[in-house]
Amino acid sequence: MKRTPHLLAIQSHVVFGHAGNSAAVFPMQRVGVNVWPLNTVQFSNHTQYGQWAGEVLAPQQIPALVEGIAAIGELGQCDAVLSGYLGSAAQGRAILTGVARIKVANPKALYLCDPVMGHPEKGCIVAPEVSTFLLEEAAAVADLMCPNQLELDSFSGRKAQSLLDCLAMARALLIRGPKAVLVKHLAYPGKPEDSFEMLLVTADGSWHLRRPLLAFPRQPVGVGDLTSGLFLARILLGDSLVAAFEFTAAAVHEVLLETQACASYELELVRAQDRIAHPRVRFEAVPISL
Ligand SMILES: Nc1ncnc2c1ncn2[C@@H]1O[C@H](COP(=O)(O)OP(=O)(O)O)[C@@H](O)[C@H]1O
Ligand SMILES: Cc1ncc(COP(=O)(O)O)c(C=O)c1O
Ligand SMILES: [Mg+2]
Repeated sequence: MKRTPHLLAIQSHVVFGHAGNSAAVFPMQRVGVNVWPLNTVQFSNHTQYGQWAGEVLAPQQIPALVEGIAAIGELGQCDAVLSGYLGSAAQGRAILTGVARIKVANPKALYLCDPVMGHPEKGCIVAPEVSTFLLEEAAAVADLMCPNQLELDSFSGRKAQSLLDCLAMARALLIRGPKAVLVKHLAYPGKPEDSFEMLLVTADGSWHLRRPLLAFPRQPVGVGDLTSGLFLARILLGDSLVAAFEFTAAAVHEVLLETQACASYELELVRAQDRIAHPRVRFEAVPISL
């Protein structure tokens, strides 16, 4: 029987609704991965409500919890680490310490870094020191990175001018260390208004994917976290990078369709669970080059 992969997911937890681990853990489990959630913050709700209660985890707890798993002899089972929303740069450094420890226990373990940065217009609040940490430290260590356009622009220090420019920017990020860059959401002048676009860039090639843009009265949150979680989960389950990319786009689209049909602001993950596991839609990743 094929072994079930194990994945350490280090990101935020919200008590109500879905963002960070609260958006990614259940879908990753639903597609067949054993998830070890390590919550960097525990907030009442995601920050785009404009107010929240809760606390940031003390950074030293991250390597301490990883060491606790090592102490019971289970750390070698860890096939991958996922990191997302960070409460502080110190937490980011603690994650890198944890990743280094896991790579000793399992040299094949992958590290996917979703470089969640502030999005002031959307009310996503992240400390500025976190952005600097992601640019200068995390990119060098990550095997996979999943920025959105704003995050890709930040890495590049400028705004993308075209689709080919987005591709060049993702390639530049690839040179900083990751083996693959998944741009979860493209924005550039001239992008067709009715489409939601993504990009996958690896050493072997680049692929562009389009799915329909859905209308929401308020944009749902946690879509990025769902995207990076499912992408990593499918890679661990044996998909190629391109197959994982296509699966992720389809499964996320299914969740958004369910969310839209329910007129819900929070992602309808429970209702969409069968659609996550077996998406009915399919979007093709089309090779592109500069
Ligand atoms: N098919 C879609 N139609 C409409 N909106 C979408 C679709 N897919 C994702 N979104 C929205 O697009 C935005 C993507 O945000 P972005 O900042 O690029 O990534 P992240 O989710 O990581 O913050 C989110 O607000 C999400 O709700
Ligand atoms: C606590 C928390 N975690 C994670 C996120 C990231 O969510 P998204 O997947 O939309 O980037 C947010 C966004 O506001 C948040 O408030
Ligand atoms: Mg995000």
